[in-house]
Amino acid sequence: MGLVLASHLALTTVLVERAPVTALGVPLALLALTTAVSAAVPVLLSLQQRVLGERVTQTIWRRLLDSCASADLVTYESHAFLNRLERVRANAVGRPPTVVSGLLALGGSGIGVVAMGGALVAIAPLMLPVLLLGGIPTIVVARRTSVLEFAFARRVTLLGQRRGYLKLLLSYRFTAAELRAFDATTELLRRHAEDDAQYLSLLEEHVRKRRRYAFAGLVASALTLGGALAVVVWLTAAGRLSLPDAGAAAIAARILGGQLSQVFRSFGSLMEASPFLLDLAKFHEDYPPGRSAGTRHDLSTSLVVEEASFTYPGQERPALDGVTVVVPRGQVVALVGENGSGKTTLAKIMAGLYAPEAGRVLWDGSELDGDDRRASCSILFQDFLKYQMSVADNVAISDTTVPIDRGRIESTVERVGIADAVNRLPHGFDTVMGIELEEGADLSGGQWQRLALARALYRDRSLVILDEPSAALDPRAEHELFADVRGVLGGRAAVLISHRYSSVQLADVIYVMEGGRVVEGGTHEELVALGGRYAELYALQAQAYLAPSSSPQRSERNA
Ligand SMILES: Nc1ncnc2c1ncn2[C@@H]1O[C@H](COP(=O)(O)OP(=O)(O)OP(=O)(O)O)[C@@H](O)[C@H]1O
Repeated sequence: MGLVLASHLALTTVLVERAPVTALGVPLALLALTTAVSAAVPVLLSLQQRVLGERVTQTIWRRLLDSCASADLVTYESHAFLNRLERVRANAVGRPPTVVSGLLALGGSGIGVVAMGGALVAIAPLMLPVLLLGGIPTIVVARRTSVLEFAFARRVTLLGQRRGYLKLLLSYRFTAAELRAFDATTELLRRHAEDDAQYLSLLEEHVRKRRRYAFAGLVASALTLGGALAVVVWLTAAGRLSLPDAGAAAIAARILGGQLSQVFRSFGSLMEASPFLLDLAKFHEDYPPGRSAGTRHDLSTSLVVEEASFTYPGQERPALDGVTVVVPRGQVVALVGENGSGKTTLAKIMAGLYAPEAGRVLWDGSELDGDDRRASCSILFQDFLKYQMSVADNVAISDTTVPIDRGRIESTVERVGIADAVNRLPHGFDTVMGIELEEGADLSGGQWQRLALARALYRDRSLVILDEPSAALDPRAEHELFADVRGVLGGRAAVLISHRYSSVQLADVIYVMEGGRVVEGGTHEELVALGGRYAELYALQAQAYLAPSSSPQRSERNA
């Protein structure tokens, strides 16, 4: 507004009052001041916008991660959820900062429009409705574009997921060895390039459609500005507008046109973001943040899984089908069976990570919900995590409900037999594992597994589930672990999943699983005497150790 009034004043001074050039001092100073202010405001706004955008991004991510952390494990087994999560992560998370900048721009241009509109109304009121009408096509275009954008995002979600996965495979430290050993990088790079090309072609098609809409919007804006200027010319020619008024009106129309199109563009970007924001809101609604920590219970008599069945989302065959097992207090119960027979699934049900679709899980005779079972158990996973944190944190992360107990961390690490290896590390228990986050160190596969065992034991619960705890251990380490497994367990009940029958035989009870069912149960001696599945698998493994030279392959090779 200041710019227009200053221009008007300058033109009136020179053209109407015919004043000397020196009289232009005040209008020119006013002009310079208003130009400087109008140039400075966007710069300051955009700087402020960065901080505000970061705040909004952080809040959105915090909420999203909160929702993710609160989702059940079984939710993570569903493709539909992972697809939605990817769409939200790839699109919606970036939108709120855009909305903030859109709102700021809308606010700034809105104020400008009101001020400039006021000036224009004072000079040539007819031009205002012409300029406002010109915004309608921009809004229509924005509405269409928002639908188009959302459809595009849906279409490329899966492709985005695959591209992300390939990027991770090709750039992750833990994939580097195998990919190089198999020279698989060439093939993966080819697949990545293929996906990139497909994405690019979809993007080009999408952009072509958007370009058509954008062009229509631009033509509408240009016509509007042209119309407004025509009004100025017409009013001037008809003598209803003086020359200074016409000059100021032309400047006002030009600036107002720009500001109006900024208002409509901001409005359009808000409209474009709206389906993504609704998608994000729906995601939070379906997966609300905040999970119950559950109440910890000690095991006084037994954990009983009774007739439990479970099918993974999207699968037809049940992974568990009417399974019943009993884990008495303080005892070691082993689960054996061929690959895919359902051992890990059963362990996850016991630990409260999955809920059985049929059957019950009884803790000391009462049904405990998943949250409480989770709070009451500890577990060592077959595919345990290697945290890029200090050794001490790698152990203590399993029980964050109590203050970190350095003495207990050290004694647990000692109990699983890797205290010497840890003490040899550059900073002992404070050495950071991994080299990505800082110049840390690393452990061997077996040492990592024992550290993960220490983590499971540090979480001091009366039931611990050990899924393949010795798969990576050397024979001596495995022997030491199982020779004193009850000492290591310190009186806890344990569910031991293992394919090593030599280790399993010390269990108080052994359950044999097959195709999601328990087919045999008893002590080692009872099961061997039964002469069933266990006896067969045990004999197969024992035979391989006791009489290697009699194995058919060896005999053939020796022949
Ligand atoms: N996340 C999953 N989604 C779909 N199916 C799964 C999933 N995890 C396991 N399964 C299926 O459930 C069945 C039981 O798997 P589970 O991991 O419990 O077997 P397991 O006895 O522990 O096998 P292993 O000895 O190889 O560790 C298998 O048929 C497997 O294909």
